Amino acid sequence: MIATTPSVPLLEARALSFLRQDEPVFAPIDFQLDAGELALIEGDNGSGKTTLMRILAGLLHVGAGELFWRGKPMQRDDCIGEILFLGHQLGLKADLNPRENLLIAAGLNGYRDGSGIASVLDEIGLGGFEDEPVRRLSAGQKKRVALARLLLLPASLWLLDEPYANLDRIGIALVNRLLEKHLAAGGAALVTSHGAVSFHGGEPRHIRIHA
Ligand SMILES: Nc1ncnc2c1ncn2[C@@H]1O[C@H](COP(=O)(O)OP(=O)(O)OP(=O)(O)O)[C@@H](O)[C@H]1O
Repeated sequence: MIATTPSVPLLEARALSFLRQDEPVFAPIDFQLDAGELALIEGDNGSGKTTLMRILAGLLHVGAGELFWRGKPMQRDDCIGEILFLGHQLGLKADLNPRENLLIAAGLNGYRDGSGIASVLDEIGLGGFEDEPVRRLSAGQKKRVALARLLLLPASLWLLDEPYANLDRIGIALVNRLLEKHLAAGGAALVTSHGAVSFHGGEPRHIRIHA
């Protein structure tokens, strides 16, 4: 699915930091992430995990240090459609139903090979809720609509900020299954979680972040 030279990491950060009013939000960090790899971003409340995710998603500018994508200085244009960010804000239109929300996402990013909205909604456990406005769904159901993008869209790097929040046991197992499938297909993922990550797909890399 994803072509990358094994010796070149998919993503690399060197002395990466972010400044607010000239003050660093977190101490400079170095890490790399290879295709097929999961990394857990660990740090206390307010240490800057979400800030880091937002930098990697291109929503904040790099404050200091460098980022490399497939061995080259990271340019947003080189990774359009390659990076999928699922944050605390789910990015859903409340008055649209799950099908319509996914149609918009696929219109912007395209479809993962072989994926379709009906089958994705079924797989994510939302069969029967396709036509329900999102505002009428429960917190966990809304989260599932957002997670459905992971199955639908063709990104190689997933940035998952607290992906287990609001999910029941079945939902948590579902996230782990999606992650395992993604990594096995050569994708990569960066995950933050305050709960225990019950992922069984091999030992993840750990990235420690300090304010
Ligand atoms: N929009 C903003 N404007 C100013 N400061 C902000 C903004 N967003 C976050 N911060 C500050 O930046 C720091 C890092 O926040 P961030 O959300 O990245 O932490 P976090 O590690 O994800 O925290 P948590 O574990 O609580 O989710 C915090 O001190 C926070 O108050």
